[in-house]
Amino acid sequence: MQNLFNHYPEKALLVEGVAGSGKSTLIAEEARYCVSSAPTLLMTFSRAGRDVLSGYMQKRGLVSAEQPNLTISTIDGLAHQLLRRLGDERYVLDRDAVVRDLLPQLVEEACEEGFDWEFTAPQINEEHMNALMADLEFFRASRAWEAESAEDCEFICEGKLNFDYRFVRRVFYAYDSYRAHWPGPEAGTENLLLDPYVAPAQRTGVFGFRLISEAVFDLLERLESETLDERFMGGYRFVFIDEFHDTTPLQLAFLFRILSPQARILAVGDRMQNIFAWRGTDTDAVFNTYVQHYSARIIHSLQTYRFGDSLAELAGKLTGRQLQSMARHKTDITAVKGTMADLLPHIKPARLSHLAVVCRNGADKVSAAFSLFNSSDSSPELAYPLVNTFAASLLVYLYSVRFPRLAPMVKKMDEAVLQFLSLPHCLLDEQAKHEIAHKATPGSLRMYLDLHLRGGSVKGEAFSDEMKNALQWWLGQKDSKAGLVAELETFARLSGVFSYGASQHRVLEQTAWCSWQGLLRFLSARQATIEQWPALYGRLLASWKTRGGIRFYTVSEAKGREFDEVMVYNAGLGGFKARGSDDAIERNRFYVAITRAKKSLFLLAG
Ligand SMILES: Nc1ncnc2c1ncn2[C@@H]1O[C@H](COP(=O)(O)OP(=O)(O)OP(=O)(O)O)[C@@H](O)[C@H]1O
Repeated sequence: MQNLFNHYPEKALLVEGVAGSGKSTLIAEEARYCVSSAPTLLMTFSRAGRDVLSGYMQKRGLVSAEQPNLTISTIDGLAHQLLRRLGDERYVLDRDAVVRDLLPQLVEEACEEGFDWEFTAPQINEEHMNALMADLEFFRASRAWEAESAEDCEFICEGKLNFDYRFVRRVFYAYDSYRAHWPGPEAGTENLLLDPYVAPAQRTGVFGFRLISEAVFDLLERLESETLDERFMGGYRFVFIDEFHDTTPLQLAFLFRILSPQARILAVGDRMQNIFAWRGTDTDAVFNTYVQHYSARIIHSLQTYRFGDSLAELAGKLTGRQLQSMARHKTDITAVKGTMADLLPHIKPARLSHLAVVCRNGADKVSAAFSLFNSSDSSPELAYPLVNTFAASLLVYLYSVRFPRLAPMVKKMDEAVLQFLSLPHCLLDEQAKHEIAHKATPGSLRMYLDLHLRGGSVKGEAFSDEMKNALQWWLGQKDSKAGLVAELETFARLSGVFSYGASQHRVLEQTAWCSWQGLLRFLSARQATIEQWPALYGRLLASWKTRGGIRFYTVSEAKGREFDEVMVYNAGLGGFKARGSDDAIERNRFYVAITRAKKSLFLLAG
C-alpha cells in the first residue's frame, strides 16, 4: 500500500485498518515522498500520537524542525498555532488549574442566576468539578451547543454526561463568556495556571484564556466573521491524519474549514480503537461525514504485521473481524491468574528490560509498578518513579516533620510537600501552599506545622480538625522502633485521608490509594520501623531507572506504540478485570492494550 496518492485519483482517502496493519507506517512512507515536493502536514489527535509519528519520521531521517516542508502537530496544537498567527494572544491555561482554581467560583455564580422553572441546579461541590469539566468538553466536542432545539441537544448528550444537559449548557455559556473576559492571572500565580506544555505567549494588555483543547472551537468562532488567508494555513498540499477514529465532530469541522481545496488528504484509523467516546468522539459519524464531504475512497485492511496468528485470532474474536497475520514471527500468549510473582518466571530475565506494562488507567499503573517492585527482594528496575507517588511523598513529609534533624534532603522536596498539601484536608490557599513548599527543608516544614497546629496563622486554619488531630498524634510518637505500618494506618484512620476509599469515579484518589496500598505492602514485608525509612526511601529511589527500566503505560499512552514484550495488568483473556459501564469502550480499550505486543503477550489477572 504505497504511493496511494499516485495510485488513486480521489482527492481524499480513508484507510481503515486493524491494529498493526501499518497505518502509521503508511503515513510515514507516503509523507516521505510528499515532503520532497510540497508542504506536508501530519496530524494526530493526541500528544502521544504526535510523538509516535515524529518517531516514525525520524526513523526515515526526517525531523520536522529541520524540514521546512514538514509539520507534525496535534489538531488542537495546529488550531492554537493558527490563532497565534492571527494575532490571538489569549493565555493557555492548564486544565487541572482551571478545574481547581477557576471553575468552582464560576459554577457558584451560574447556579445563583437561577434556572428554568422546571429545572433546579444540582448541589455541586468542588469534588465534582472534574466531572463537570469532562461534561463541558463533551458538550463542546460533540457540537451539542449548536443543536437547534432542546430535544436535539438532549439527544446528543443522552447517556454521555455526568450532569443534566440543561445545567451543563448553562455552565458552558457562562464558562465561555468568562474565558473571553478573564483579566489574567494575579501576580505570582502565573506558573500555577499556565499550561506547562505550551510556551507562554508574549502578554501585554492581554486578557482571556483557553485550554489547548478549546483552540479549535475558538478558531472556528473567529472564522465565522473572518476569512482565513491561505498563507496562514501554510499552503499544505499533502495532509495526513493519524488516529482518525479519535477525531471529534468539532475537529472535523475545523479540518473542513481550514484545509486548502487543493490539498490531498489521507486519513487512517480503526473504529475499534476509539476509546474516547466519553470525550465527544463519534467515530462512525466522523468517518461517514468525511467520506461524504470529500467523496473519499475507503481502503480496508485486515492484515496485521505486528503480531502472529495467536494474537491475531484473539484480537479478531474480540472485535468480530477476521484478522490475518502477515508477521514472520509468532506471538506467545501467557495468561496467569495469581500474583506478579507467579507471572515473572514466565518472562526471560534478559527480556525484562524490554517489557512494557499496559494498564487500564493511572491507578492500575501505580499498582502494577508497586506490584513489580514488591515481587521479589531483588526487584527489577522500573522506568517509574515510585518515590514521587502520593504515598511516598506523604511519608517523606511525615518523616521530615517528626525528625527534622535526621531527615535526609529529598530530591524534589517541594513536589512531595505540595502533594501532601493538596489533600482536601489542607485548607490553605494555593499561594500559601507554594510558599511552604518553595525551598522547603525538614526544619522549615516543622516550623510551619508547629505554627499551624498552635491555632492557625493570620490566614486562618491550615488543616481540618481530623488532620490536626492526626498530625498531633503523629508528632507525639516517640518510639522509633515501633512498627511503621501500624503507625501509618493509625495516621490514615485519624486523618481520614482515604475516607473516600477507592471510589470508581475518582481516578486521582484511586491513584493515591493504590500507591498507599503498594507502599504499605513494601514496608510490611520488611517489618519496617520509622527509623528505617531513609534507607527504604533509598531503595525506592534506586529502583527508578528512566532508561532500560520496565516501562508502564495507560492504554491511552500506549496507543500507536508497539513493544516486543507486553504485560497487560489486571486482565484475563476476556478483558480488563475492572470495567466501566460502556461495553464497547471497554472492549476497545482491551483490544488496544493487547495489540501493542509483537512477540509475547502476558495477561495478569490478580
Ligand atoms: N508493509 C509492511 N510490511 C512489513 N511490515 C510492516 C508493513 N507495514 C508496517 N509494518 C510493520 O508493522 C508494525 C505495525 O505498523 P504500524 O505501527 O504502522 O501499524 P498501525 O496500523 O499504525 O498500528 P496501530 O493502529 O495498532 O497503532 C510496525 O512494526 C511496522 O514496521
